[in-house]
Amino acid sequence: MAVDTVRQTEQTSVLERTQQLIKKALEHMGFAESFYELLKRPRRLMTVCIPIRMDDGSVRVFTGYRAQHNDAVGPTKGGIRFHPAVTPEEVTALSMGMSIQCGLTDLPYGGGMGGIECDPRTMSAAELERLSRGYVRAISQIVGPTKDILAMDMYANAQMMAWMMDEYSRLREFDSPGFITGKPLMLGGSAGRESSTVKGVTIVLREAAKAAGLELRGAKVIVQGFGHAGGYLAKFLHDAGAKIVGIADTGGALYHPDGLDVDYLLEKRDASGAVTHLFASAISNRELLVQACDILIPAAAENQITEENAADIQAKIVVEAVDGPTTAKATEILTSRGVLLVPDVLASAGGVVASYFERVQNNQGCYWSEAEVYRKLDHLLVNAFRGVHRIALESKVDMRLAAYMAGHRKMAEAMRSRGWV
Ligand SMILES: NC(=O)c1ccc[n+]([C@@H]2O[C@H](COP(=O)([O-])OP(=O)(O)OC[C@H]3O[C@@H](n4cnc5c(N)ncnc54)[C@H](O)[C@@H]3O)[C@@H](O)[C@H]2O)c1
Repeated sequence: MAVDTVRQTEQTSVLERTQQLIKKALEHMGFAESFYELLKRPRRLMTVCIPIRMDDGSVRVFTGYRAQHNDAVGPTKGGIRFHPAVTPEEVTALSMGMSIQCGLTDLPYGGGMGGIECDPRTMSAAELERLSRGYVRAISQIVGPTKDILAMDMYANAQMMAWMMDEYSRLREFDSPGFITGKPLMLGGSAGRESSTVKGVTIVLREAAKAAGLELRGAKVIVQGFGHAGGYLAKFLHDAGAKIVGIADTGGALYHPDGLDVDYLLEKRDASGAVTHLFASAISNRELLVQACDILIPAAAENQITEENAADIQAKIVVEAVDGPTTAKATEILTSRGVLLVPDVLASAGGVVASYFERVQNNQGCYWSEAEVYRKLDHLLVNAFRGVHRIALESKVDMRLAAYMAGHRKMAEAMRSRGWV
């Protein structure tokens, strides 16, 4: 099967899995089938053709998408990814994920997501600028600070956000920093944005430890993935007094029950987050996941905890710092064994919260310090964790389903109040 077809099939199944969970969450909360009919697809999905003059004088036509899942609570909000294999199914599933994150953190938004089929690594800065501006012109009728707020996502950067904001401001003939988030600081970006997602993981992890009655100081932790996210989390936990007993990268894994020297490993890792190849004692990733520990943090790849190894995981808490590391069946097995699973939608919600903060600051024209951003982030994520955990306990459901329930309750009630269903 061609790589693109495989990716398309994978994305379709992500979409189907998301839809199944939405259905289950709505049923648990007693909402009628009509709510699911409206929430199982985006309210709007736009496909656009963007003709761009390339540096060699030729014209290439790019395809872009924008999915707006649901705007009952407020404008939609979500990123734009620049990827050669982005599909309408992918942006649809991601827009639903954004709705859930906005819902469980109680933001006044619904979810949106966009994408442009392109490989930014093969394009010049001038071509990327023309493409970024062309995408904004193509979707300008359906987006805007009070309709659908764009943000940064995969392979996009702050410069692209700046070009897009500038293009929208030119079209509307007024300065519109609230059109997009992830901007450079001097154009209305927010302090603390870059670390907000991984900082958010540390906040929910801290709450999960409290809920499980586990002291972080002295806790044994395995982190799978030693790149930006995994490295940051290992360092944070190490500094908080935890013992990092295991780490992993694509080449293998290291484990020592007395703890690893995190600072040394961080110093030795290369730009891709690889370090285990330097050690003869390296074990496999598979072996690492089932070693003794209190906390396991998958921060590398999808489908790592499956039916095959879930029964052997020894951690009391699993925090999903990456999207989709645990299969549905494995979620069931872990939950039935009393493992506290912090699902990806909750663990990575810090990014959308910081994005919301950027827009609030743009609206106010008043900017917060990094400490202020983190204080507010802490507040919203602690509430989010506690809300999801309470639903899981009261409704006797796993934390993933509880997160979907928390993520949909307000949206479904807003749809009812508006008279849509
Ligand atoms: N960068 C962030 O702030 C951040 C925050 C939260 C979550 N995330 C998510 O975490 C994931 C990793 O992001 P990143 O920025 O750390 O990427 P990265 O490229 O910096 O690092 C990835 C790490 O995972 C390892 N890895 C990749 N596949 C692996 C596998 N199958 N088994 C074991 N190790 C493997 C790599 O060797 C590397 O150490 C992404 O899905 C991202 O969305 C990132």
